[in-house]
Parts: sequence; structure tokens; C-alpha cells
Amino acid sequence: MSVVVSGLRCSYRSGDRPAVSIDSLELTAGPVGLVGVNGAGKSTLLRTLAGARRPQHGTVVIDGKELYGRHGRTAVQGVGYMPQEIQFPGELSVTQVLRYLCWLRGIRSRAATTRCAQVIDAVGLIGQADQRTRQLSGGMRRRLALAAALVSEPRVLLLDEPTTGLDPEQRAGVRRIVAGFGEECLTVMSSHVMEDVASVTATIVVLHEGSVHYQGVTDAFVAERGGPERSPELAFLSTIARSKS
Ligand SMILES: Nc1ncnc2c1ncn2[C@@H]1O[C@H](COP(=O)(O)OP(=O)(O)OP(=O)(O)O)[C@@H](O)[C@H]1O
Repeated sequence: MSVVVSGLRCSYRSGDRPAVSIDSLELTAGPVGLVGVNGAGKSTLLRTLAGARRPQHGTVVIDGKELYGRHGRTAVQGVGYMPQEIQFPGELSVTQVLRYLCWLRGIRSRAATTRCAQVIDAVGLIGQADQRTRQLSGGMRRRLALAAALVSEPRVLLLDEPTTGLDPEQRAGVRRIVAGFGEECLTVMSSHVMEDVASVTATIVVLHEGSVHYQGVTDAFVAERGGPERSPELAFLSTIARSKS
């Protein structure tokens, strides 16, 4: 599994400074933590890697296939994406939403039944499987968004702030899922919670003002930059301070 980015420029309005400007980035070993201050470009990058927003310039190659090129449809089939915000049709139940996504992905009925049950269990929504999505709490909705990203058994899993708004038990559950999936697919997870990033990711990418300011092994990042207490928070802050100077 690999995601290779070259010469990427993503802008929302022509004439503005690009929200993301990355000359070269290769992601192969996961899980990958994607961190940066508000507005650093994390969501824009994940949206672009998910095939949801065409960049103005540059290429995104997933497992050898250009996402915005001729084989884009094949490339995007292997990607699961959990955006920061997502709306579900309120009248559909949790299971119906996931079955619909399976249908869109061409997953056959029997396989879809198994797959939906597995992901509902994985994200801890068994008690809500038949509940309409408009009755879900914010945290449950986030977990449904995670289930939606997982349901097609992606080879590349892109998670935008998956632990935001979850209680401690559910946060730990998401961390377990990310750590587990790290072995089967390339997971990229953005987060503001450095503790979550440090505990589950193998490598880390620090974005600052749309560009990559650090890429390396998470443990080394924390050991080198996290002070005597090896604090993930301090490692992040010292990297950002270096980016500014
Ligand atoms: N829909 C949009 N229209 C215009 N500008 C946008 C839009 N979405 C993001 N931006 C701008 O692009 C830049 C990067 O934003 P982005 O949401 O990717 O950052 P982020 O690192 O995910 O931030 P956060 O941590 O706050 O979620 C910011 O300057 C932001 O204002």
C-alpha cells in the first residue's frame, strides 16, 4: 500500500495562497499521524487524498494508480474516508446507511450483511443498529462515520479527527481500531490529540501552513523533541516553533 503525492497545490479560491502545497510526500508505513495547528491543511489534504477534491496542480498516486487520472475510479475504490463532518439521511437506520454504502460499492448482499455486522460491532454501535440516524448522539454519529469508512474493507483508510467528540472509552476503542487496521491497510489519521497520535501511529507528518515540516517515526519524534518527559504535546509544539523561526 502506498500513497505518493507530487507537486500538490490545493486552493479554494484562485489567487489565494494554496491551502496545501506539498512538493513530495510518500506514505507507506502506517498508521500515519497527520498533525498541525488549526488551518494547517490537514482536512484539505485528506479530502484530496480521498478523491473528494481535485487539486489545481499535482498528482496523487494510490497503489500505482493516479487518483485524478484515467484509473481514478479504481484507485478510489480502495479508499475509505471519514470526513470531519458528515450528514446521514435522518430517516435511515444505522444498518440501512451502511447497506446502502455497500450497494454503492458493489458489495453483494450476503457479504454486505456480514460486513455491516462486523463494522457495527467494531465501532460499538450494536445497540443502535436499528436506530434512525437522526436519533444518534454526536459521538455515535462519529462512530457511524468511522463504520462507513471501514465498510468497504479499504486498503487506504483516511480518518479526519476520528476521536473528536468521543468519550474516553470510545476514544480508546477508536485507537484500538486504528492500531489493528494498521496491519491490514495504510491508515492516515489526523488529530489534535497528540496522545492519540503518539499511542497508535508508527510515523508522523507535521503540516504547517499547508506544507510538510516534519515526517518521521513517531517514537523518534517524541523522543527527540518531547523533552525529558517525552511529551508528544511538547514534541509537536517544538516542531511548530521551529517551523515559524
Ligand atoms: N471550504 C473552504 N473554503 C475556503 N477556504 C477553506 C475551505 N476549507 C478550508 N479552507 C482554508 O484552507 C486552509 C486549510 O484548512 P483545513 O480545514 O484544511 O485545515 P485543518 O488543518 O484541517 O484545520 P483544523 O485543524 O481547524 O480542522 C485554511 O486557511 C482554511 O481557512
